[in-house]
Amino acid sequence: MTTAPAPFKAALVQLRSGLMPADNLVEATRLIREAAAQGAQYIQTPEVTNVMQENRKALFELLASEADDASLAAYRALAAELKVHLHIGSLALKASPERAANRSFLIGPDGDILASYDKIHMFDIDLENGESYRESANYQPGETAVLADLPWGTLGLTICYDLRFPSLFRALAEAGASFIAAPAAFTRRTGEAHWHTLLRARAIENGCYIFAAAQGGLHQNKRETFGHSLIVDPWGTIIAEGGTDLGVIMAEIDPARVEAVRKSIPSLQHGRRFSIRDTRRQPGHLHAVRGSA
Ligand SMILES: O=C(O)CNC(=O)[C@H](CS)NC(=O)CCC(=O)C(=O)O
Repeated sequence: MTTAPAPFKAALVQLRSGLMPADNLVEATRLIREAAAQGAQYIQTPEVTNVMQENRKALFELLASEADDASLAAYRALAAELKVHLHIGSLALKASPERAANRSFLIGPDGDILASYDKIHMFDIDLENGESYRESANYQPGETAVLADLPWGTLGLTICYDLRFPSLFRALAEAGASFIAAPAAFTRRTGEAHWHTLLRARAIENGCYIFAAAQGGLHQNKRETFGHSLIVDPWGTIIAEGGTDLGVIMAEIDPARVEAVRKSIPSLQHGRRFSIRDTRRQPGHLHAVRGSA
């Protein structure tokens, strides 16, 4: 029987990112300091902590590359000053003249970048109410899932729409993640319908903690996000939850809970036991997937 590391305090910072990176840095820094003052050792911010712009032109005019980004440099200095693990849920960065990256950073207590992750699944969707998003028009997707060491166990990295892809979370859990980060800027509509359920399901089916810092409220670019930053424990219980406003939520995280829940319900061990026998007359017929007209 292995002994799990000691418990630690995790905090999620809820934001409402505006048009200008300098303003967003001020707000996020204030709340990160507040979280550290309350004893948080791991602090996470939401997707696009640095900027939410109105259109592609405005966005690309102010994007910097990872090497030149003032927000990233400031967050590295802040992590070192506060001696915390600071996880910036993502920054929009220039990856090429034509493309941005939606990239998250785990920064260690000495200010080093311990891991970074480019969002894999692009939010290219059309809601039934007419809302439409084409993330891939501006961003280039990542192709690599990422795990990182925390002093308390392994953290898996995801971002926002990745939450809808259980196989990514499964792969991270199977590779050793005890905690999975899902910083987000969920839309208000999809958040109301799906956010809590998806996060709780990912925690339950993988027996892991989920940390999901959220954007919330009506942004300067007129987008409305759902808020409700959540920490879910490996049993699926919500142990901290934000509202719609900016703020900090915190919970004590016990790595021993991960072991205990996985021992009690070893579904991670019980998986991958089947092949598919396809008895349909026309195997793979598209109507089976799309529903017939
Ligand atoms: O583009 C920006 O400014 C910031 N990025 C986002 O807001 C991203 C891509 S548009 N949002 C999501 O992935 C929402 C997913 C979601 O809401 C769902 O899966 O239901």
